[in-house]
Amino acid sequence: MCSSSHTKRRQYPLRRSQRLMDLNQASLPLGSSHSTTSRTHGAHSPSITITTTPSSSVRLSNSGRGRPSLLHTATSPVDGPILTRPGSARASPSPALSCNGPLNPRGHTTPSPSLSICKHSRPSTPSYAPVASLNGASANQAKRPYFSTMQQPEGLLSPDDAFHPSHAANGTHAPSFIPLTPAPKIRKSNAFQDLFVTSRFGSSNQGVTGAFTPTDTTFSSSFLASARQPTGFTPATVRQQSTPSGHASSLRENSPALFATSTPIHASVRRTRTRTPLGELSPPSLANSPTEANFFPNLSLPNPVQHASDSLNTPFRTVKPFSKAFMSTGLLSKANRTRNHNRNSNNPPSTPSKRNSFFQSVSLSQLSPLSPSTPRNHGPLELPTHGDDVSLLSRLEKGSNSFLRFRLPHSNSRRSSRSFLGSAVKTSTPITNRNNEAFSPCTPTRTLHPLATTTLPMSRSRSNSLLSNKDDCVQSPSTEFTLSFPSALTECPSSPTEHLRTRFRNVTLLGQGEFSEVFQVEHPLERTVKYAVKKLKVKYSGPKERQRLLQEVGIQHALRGHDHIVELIDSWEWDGYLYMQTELCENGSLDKFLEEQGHYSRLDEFRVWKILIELSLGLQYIHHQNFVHLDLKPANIMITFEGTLKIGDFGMASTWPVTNGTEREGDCEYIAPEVLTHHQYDKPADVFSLGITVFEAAANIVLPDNGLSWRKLRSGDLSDAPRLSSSEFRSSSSLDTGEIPANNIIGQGGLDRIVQWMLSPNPLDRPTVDQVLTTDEVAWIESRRKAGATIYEGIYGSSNSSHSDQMMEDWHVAV
Ligand SMILES: Nc1ncnc2c1ncn2[C@@H]1O[C@H](COP(=O)(O)OP(=O)(O)OP(=O)(O)O)[C@@H](O)[C@H]1O
Ligand SMILES: [Mg+2]
Repeated sequence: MCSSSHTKRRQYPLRRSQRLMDLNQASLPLGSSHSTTSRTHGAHSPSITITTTPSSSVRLSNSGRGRPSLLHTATSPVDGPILTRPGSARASPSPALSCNGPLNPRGHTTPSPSLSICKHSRPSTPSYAPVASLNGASANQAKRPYFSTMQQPEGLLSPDDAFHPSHAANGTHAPSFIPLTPAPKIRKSNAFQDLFVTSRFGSSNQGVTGAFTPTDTTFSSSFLASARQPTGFTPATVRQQSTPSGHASSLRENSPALFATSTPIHASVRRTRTRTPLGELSPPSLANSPTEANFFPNLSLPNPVQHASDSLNTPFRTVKPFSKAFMSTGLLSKANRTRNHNRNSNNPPSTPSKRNSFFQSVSLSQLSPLSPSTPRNHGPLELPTHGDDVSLLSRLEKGSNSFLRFRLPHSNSRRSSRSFLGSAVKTSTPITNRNNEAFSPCTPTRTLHPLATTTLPMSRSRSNSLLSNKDDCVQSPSTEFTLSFPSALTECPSSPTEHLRTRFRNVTLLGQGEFSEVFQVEHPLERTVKYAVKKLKVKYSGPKERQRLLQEVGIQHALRGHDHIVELIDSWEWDGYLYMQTELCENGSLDKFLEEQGHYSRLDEFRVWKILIELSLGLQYIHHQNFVHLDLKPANIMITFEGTLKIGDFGMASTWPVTNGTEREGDCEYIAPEVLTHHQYDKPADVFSLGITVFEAAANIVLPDNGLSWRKLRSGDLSDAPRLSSSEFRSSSSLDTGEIPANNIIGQGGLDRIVQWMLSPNPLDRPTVDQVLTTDEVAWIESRRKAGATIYEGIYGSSNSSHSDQMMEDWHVAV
């Protein structure tokens, strides 16, 4: 079953940028059936409750296979009203953002001018008219297709027209009714107790310190050179480019997945979601392969020139990064950060994103003081070769019950330009204890309690049987000496959480997903070093499930060492629970960031591009290492202290190509159509999920998880959403000189084009991640960025001028 990570049902578009209408109007008209479900979920569930009403053309039934089906009739769907969030801009603005410069001339955010783009709005949809009048542009103007070379289907189809069965017959871009067969999400846990498995990895990433500089970007010069290649966004070029060799060896057929339509939903109810299942539709019409004429049937990207006077819903007007501008990302001033002189402070990092209603402090106040002989976790670390990883994974997939043990990573050259906060890894000096004995730079779990002391020797011996050669084994005398552990750490745990407390200090709940709880923990000996530890909520059910969990561990291990992948540090089992220790991403997950930001205003386009780039880099690495993630979504993307994005949660990931019979199904909102229709688990599915993540971030809407709007998005019809690219700011002085930088791409519509490309219904038509990263727009953004994706750098980013560098230096001084 398609999963959803949110709690309550919502059907109609609630746009963050509109804030004048009562939220309750979401439930106002239109529906014949009424659905309100509630599911408490996650550590950050909001108090917002929304009642939604499906459109009358949709009815729910049960397919008899455990998943109700949604039968779409060919009758007209009715667009719901575009709703607003009551007073969110003024009632509860982000304190950081509110300090970040002037708002728009009205003193608060402006309804998105692009809202009027919804070309199919009916007269009965009351909210469109006033929005259109705000723009001063007629609906027809807004509907003008962006691609002049594209042959639009005769006239612009209304949602009703677009999904009328007659179009399937005549080959126009009509709906393909595709049966959505159930694909139950693999559950990760049940009761079972099995062997104790331990594995350790040295960390190569304990948090990055220091500001980004141009040389810090992960783009190599060769990349930038290649990025100069023509983008080719016209549909004709898209079609040439979009059958990449890197894609879809298993993609055999076009699955246009043309669905019906409704409208997206406001982000203010982002956390109020339900798991209402996807519907089962009529049989597909695979004859509807895209043609030049119907490739983007409902494309209505506006002419950027036409919108040049539109105002972006962002309060930012100046390029100089005020210190509080950085707080707008959820980051705290560096003045609040623990510094070297008080590294032994008990205070947790004062990152604002962690405090929430689920934040439970379980500080171990009874712990004895640290030993003065606390060994530093420094050591020479070695990354296994890719061959080793493949060997390891193949063993995992064969179902070996052997103990899992990885070699320790060594410092990665890609990270050499950065300094690391964590002292747990990455020096050339071997780790030693006070007797100068070397030991593994792993989490110090040795000699903790009777269970640990008996299992560790086993793990070593079994690791020899798992790994193919002697070099694969960790050469660690780690258990041959005794560390000075606080007395509390030697107690035998009685529960999974208690078990964590035997290994770490200050165990606090950080967040939770559907299957896991994630804790923030402190290194027992080095309190400023913090980690995240993910633990399954329940025990795994048996060897098969255990192997599946170990595959997640193995994949994340194989992907260590990349700037945009959450770094796995250690993993182990205890009493049937699997634990995964990763680097801590202090600013939480991207979904929370988008939610908080979205209540206030849309993200500026420059940051959206940075999000696209950083996630593409992470996904590129995943794909190049022959894996697919299959669950990309903002909740699985973490934000570091520096505002950089990292892809995490490889619970759905798989080796590539995915073997037959594999069942994976991520979140409904982000899932590619071919995953549901044809169980095609391939790289284009990740590209789709990435595209829709960027779409969500740029449009500032809550994605639908079902219904007409859901299907419309999967038919390549984004016309309900606002224009993604922002407008140019000719009057405001983002560079203090009032000039727009050369070759500016902001506001030019490139974001709309690339997202549209990534959301192509046919997976073969989507770009590879490599293609995304070699567009001119990406190269331009890369040349002007200096900070992580969530950090505001001005409308046009930072220039390469010394003036810009000076501003960054000023900021450092200021904080
Ligand atoms: N390394 C980390 N640093 C900070 N927060 C984290 C980290 N890992 C996870 N989290 C938090 O915990 C939440 C759940 O993590 P994760 O997605 O890995 O669990 P999950 O159970 O697999 O989720 P789901 O199944 O719903 O996708 C994240 O959304 C995030 O808020
Ligand atoms: Mg998750």
